[in-house]
This record gives sequence, structure tokens and C-alpha cells, in this order.
Amino acid sequence: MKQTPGRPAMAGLQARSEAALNATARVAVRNLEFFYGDNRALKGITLDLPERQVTGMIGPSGCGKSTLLRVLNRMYSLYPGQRATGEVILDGRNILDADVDINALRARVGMVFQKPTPFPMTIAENIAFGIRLHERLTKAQMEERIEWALTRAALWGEVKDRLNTSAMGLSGGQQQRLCIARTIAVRPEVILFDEPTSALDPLSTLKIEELIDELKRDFTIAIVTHNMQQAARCADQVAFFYLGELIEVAPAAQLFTAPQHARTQEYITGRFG
Ligand SMILES: Nc1ncnc2c1ncn2[C@@H]1O[C@H](COP(=O)(O)OP(=O)(O)OP(=O)(O)O)[C@@H](O)[C@H]1O
Repeated sequence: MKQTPGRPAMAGLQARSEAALNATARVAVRNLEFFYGDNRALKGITLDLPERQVTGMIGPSGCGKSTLLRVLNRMYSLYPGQRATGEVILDGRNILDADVDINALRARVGMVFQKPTPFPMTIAENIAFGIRLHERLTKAQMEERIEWALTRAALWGEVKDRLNTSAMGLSGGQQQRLCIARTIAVRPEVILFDEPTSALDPLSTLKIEELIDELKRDFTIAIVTHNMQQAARCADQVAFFYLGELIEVAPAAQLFTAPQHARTQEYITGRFG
């Protein structure tokens, strides 16, 4: 398991956990089932993502964590044979409905992947590209938005003098922060992180974790991670999945110190997974 220097895993857990208990749901998942063809990968999932909180999703490989993220922004719709039933309510609307505007949804529910995936274009163009799909901005507005997004992603200071150079020249950690800036730039409500630091060194990991902590002031966040210390450091509430089922969801302090289910206990103490 990757360790990140600096902050004790349990610091602030109690305060964050209390906040998780008091927050209202931004996204409400209700009785969600997901199928890859005949394979039922998610079974009766009911889970709230509390507004402006971080929900950590943990569980052994293949338990359905990434599948759930792919449902939350309808990524699966690109693939024939994949389907979801149940409800995922965002602002009173079930986003699984057939008539939902998927492009608009993806602007509202952004996704950051495991491997940094900058486009082979300049740093500025990486940000502008997504914005142009959703909004018409003047040149000055675009420049302002690019600066805003890069600042929020804690990258502006490092790239402000090289905005028109290739994004491929950035380090891995910088590329991931650029991808976060690209996601933020369209001003989503929800940001999904799928193991965002698993390809990064400890220092870059620390920066991304600090960034997530800062971003939750404005965004509702879900993060899939294999690193339980990371979940303890970042998450307000943690959901534990096993074989496509949500076994337990609880404020982070509770889940890591007094889990209700034997399976959760076994997983967090490293007995499997
Ligand atoms: N494209 C696919 N086609 C068929 N089955 C799939 C596909 N992608 C995932 N699955 C299956 O769905 C289940 C859940 O997979 P998923 O990738 O969501 O798990 P995960 O918890 O994110 O795993 P990991 O931690 O290894 O990334 C697994 O049984 C997996 O084999």
C-alpha cells in the first residue's frame, strides 16, 4: 500500500465524519443494478453522495467501484450491451432516463481517471477544448476561465509562463492536475476520481489529496481508491463494496474504527483484497 508522508491518516477524521452525517445528498443512488451483458456487476446499490463532501469508495478488485463511477456520468451509455436500472437522482432528475442530455450531464458530473490523460495539444487548449463543447466564451472570458481552472487545480503558478507549450511536457503529477483543471473548467457539480493517484509518486499524491480537500468546498466528490490511508485522509464518508454489493457506508471515522460488518472489518484489517 502506498504511503504518503506528512499527515497522519486519522487526523481530522472525527470532524469530517460529523460533517458527513449532517450534509444533504447531492446525488441519490437508489436500488441501482448494473449489467455487462448478463453479468450483474452492481446489485441493489442505495447510496447518497452528500453535498460538498468526499465519499470514498473502497473494496477488493472487481467489486464494482469503477462501474459505479461509470454509471454516475453515464459513461456506460457509449457501450452496447451495458445497462443500468434503478435511479440516480441529481437535482430531482433520474439521470438514467433515456431522454437525459448526456453531454450536458458530463459537464455536470466530471471524471478524473487513474492515468493522466492530457490531450496532445497545448496546456491552454487542453482546458479550452472542453469548455468550447458546452459554452461560447469571448477570448478574454476564455483566458479568465483557463486561469481560474488552473488556479483551482493548484497548477497556475507552475504553468502560467508556458500555457502555449505542449501538455505532454508536464510531469505525471502536473498532467493529473491539468486533467483536474480540465474537469473543473466546465464548472461541474460533482467530480468523480477513479484512483487518481495510483500512477503518481508520494509527493504528487499529497498534492492531489490536498487539492481534493480544497475542491470539496465547491464540489461534491467521489473517489475510488485502493489505498485505505488515502480514504481515511480524504473522505468524509466511506462506502465499502464487495462482489457488486454495498456492504456498508458510514462516516470515515466509524467505518475505519468500528465497522458494523465482519466483511468490512476483514477488508480494512488486510485479511483479503
Ligand atoms: N467491460 C466489461 N465487460 C464485462 N464485465 C466487466 C467489464 N468491466 C468490468 N466488468 C466486471 O464487472 C465487475 C466490476 O468491475 P469494476 O471494474 O467495476 O470493479 P472495481 O471494483 O473497480 O475493480 P478494480 O479495483 O480492480 O478497478 C467485475 O466482475 C468485472 O469483471
